[in-house]
Amino acid sequence: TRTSRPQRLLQAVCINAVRGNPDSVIAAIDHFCQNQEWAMNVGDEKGAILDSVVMETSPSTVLELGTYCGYSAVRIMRLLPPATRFITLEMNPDYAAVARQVIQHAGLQDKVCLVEGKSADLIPKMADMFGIRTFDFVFFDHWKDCYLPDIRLLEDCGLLDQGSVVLADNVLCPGAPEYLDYVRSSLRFSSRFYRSHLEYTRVLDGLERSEYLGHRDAQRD
Ligand SMILES: Nc1ncnc2c1ncn2CCOCCNC(=O)c1cc(-c2ccc(F)cc2)cc(O)c1O
Ligand SMILES: [Mg+2]
Repeated sequence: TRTSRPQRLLQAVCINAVRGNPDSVIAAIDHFCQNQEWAMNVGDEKGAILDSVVMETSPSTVLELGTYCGYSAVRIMRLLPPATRFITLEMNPDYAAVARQVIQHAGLQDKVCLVEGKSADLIPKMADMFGIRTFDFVFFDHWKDCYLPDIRLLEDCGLLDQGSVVLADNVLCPGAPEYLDYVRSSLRFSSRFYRSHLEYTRVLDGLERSEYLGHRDAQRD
């Protein structure tokens, strides 16, 4: 087929969403995925949980790993004030190109910093590249076997502070078992699971919310 699925998703946004209206962009993508073609956006059911965790955290610095078509970037940024720093990493240039246009259609291009590259390469450069000390909120939605190495990398780079929240998508489907074991057994995180379903399906999935408790020793002091 001539066009890719992300390009067909973007076309649906351009046709059905009102420029400058983030909620209409979200609705257009959900409609496309429910009625035309499934795509791996966090979706409306898990998206509502994402919204609630973002609002209760009210972060001033946000990092997203795995932009895809920009759906969760639009969901997150529509809830936050313009001064919020939002950085999203996408390693697939075709996804990134579509995401930029989806974010622009929502009118959020001035609030989002989309960086192309691999999380493992970019996380250590965050402080220098963006002058960001720590992230208040991190959304994991990239390769599921990168979740564990990347949360360790965030800790090691000192990018998490006491109270920082890491929300991970797909912890049941496709699944991130080693990640779940780590955050649920670590004394440095307080974790809870939000039961939901894989986007646009009845398949069981969910989000894991892990709050960083600070740079404490592994043993309980
Ligand atoms: N900066 C970075 N560094 C490293 N890697 C990076 C990166 N940026 C992107 N990538 C590459 C990974 O990008 C996409 C990751 N997302 C998924 O794979 C995903 C898959 C499903 C799914 C698929 C099929 C089923 F049958 C059932 C479920 C559902 C979801 O909700 C998903 O999120
Ligand atoms: Mg996902």
